[in-house]
Amino acid sequence: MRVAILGFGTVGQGVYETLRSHRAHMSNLLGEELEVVGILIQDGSKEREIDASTLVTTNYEKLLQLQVDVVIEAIVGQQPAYHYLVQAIKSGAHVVTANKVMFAHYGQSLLNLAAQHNVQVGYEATTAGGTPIIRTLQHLLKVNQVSKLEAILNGTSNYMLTEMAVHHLSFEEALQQAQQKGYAELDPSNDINGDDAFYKAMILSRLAFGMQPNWNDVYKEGIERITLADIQQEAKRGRAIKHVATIEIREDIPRVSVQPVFLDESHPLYRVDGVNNAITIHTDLLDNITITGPGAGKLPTASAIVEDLVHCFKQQHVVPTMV
Ligand SMILES: NC(=O)C1=CN([C@@H]2O[C@H](COP(=O)(O)OP(=O)(O)OC[C@H]3O[C@@H](n4cnc5c(N)ncnc54)[C@H](OP(=O)(O)O)[C@@H]3O)[C@@H](O)[C@H]2O)C=CC1
Ligand SMILES: N[C@@H](CC=O)C(=O)O
Repeated sequence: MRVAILGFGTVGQGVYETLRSHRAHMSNLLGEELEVVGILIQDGSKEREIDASTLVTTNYEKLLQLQVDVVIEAIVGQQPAYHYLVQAIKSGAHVVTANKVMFAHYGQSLLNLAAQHNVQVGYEATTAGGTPIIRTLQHLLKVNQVSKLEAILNGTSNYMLTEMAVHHLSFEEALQQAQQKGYAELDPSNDINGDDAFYKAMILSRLAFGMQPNWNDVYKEGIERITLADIQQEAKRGRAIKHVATIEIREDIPRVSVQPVFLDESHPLYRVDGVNNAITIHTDLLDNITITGPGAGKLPTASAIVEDLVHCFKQQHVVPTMV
């Protein structure tokens, strides 16, 4: 299998390292060697630890000429990411993306295009980092009726709120740590103003309910105005401040809000701390189920991407069996 990686930041490096450290296991799993044939970067002057046999380029056309089977996209923003993935799909490659901004805008059109070209789209890493929420929902939606999702979707915000509550860090100190650990984006505005969780909520809304709400109807607030004093005051009342996205369907329309809320200890999201994300899924048959795990970071995000990569391959090479 010939793989290209777009972006070599926190996520791209995590994927590259994982494919190397799991090389033997991956070839057993796939039944063939997996090779990272090319990596797309923006700044050609940076020093990078990449094997000499891999083409490192700023030229996407050159990358696609390498007869790539899977394109893994880990760059930032809507464009050129969407354009690159359209080209990849048209060339017959599967695509796997971590880019929630791009996927919230263009996910459905990529899925439609991929269906026309008989290739797969993996997007587990767009939402909740390494926590397998997309695959879990896809599984549950086969029979269950999902009525509501409540979710902590931004690892940076949750990490910061936890560090402020537990170690009494200031907002700025907590943000600096989240950046050093590779949780926050290079420009962390979307993490703290609620946009990042908003985009993830839009992806979940489309998956759970087949559509997104009108984006202007979504109430969105980040954690910028939360102070250490607010957190300490709520703790005295037995409550935690969490940044929560609520996505539910009412009168056939998805209703979404993304905002800091006060939770008491009876709530399933109360104890979700640090960089963890969590999603409580309310369904008709299950009542509710909560799935939690790392919501950001190099290896957890790489985990979601590499699992998607294997899934794409297996979907395409499934041999029908007679029963
Ligand atoms: N960090 C995390 O925990 C998670 C991040 N994500 C998403 O994954 C994506 C990557 O995130 P992350 O690795 O943290 O980001 P970084 O800022 O660490 O890295 C971004 C990489 O993309 C490259 N890049 C950016 N724009 C272009 C472009 N136009 N053409 C080619 N290369 C480009 C940069 O190149 P160069 O090195 O040359 O500057 C860099 O290597 C984002 O969409 C993010 O939202 C999703 C889940 C978790
Ligand atoms: N910056 C994001 C990274 C994962 O999507 C976050 O903190 O959740």
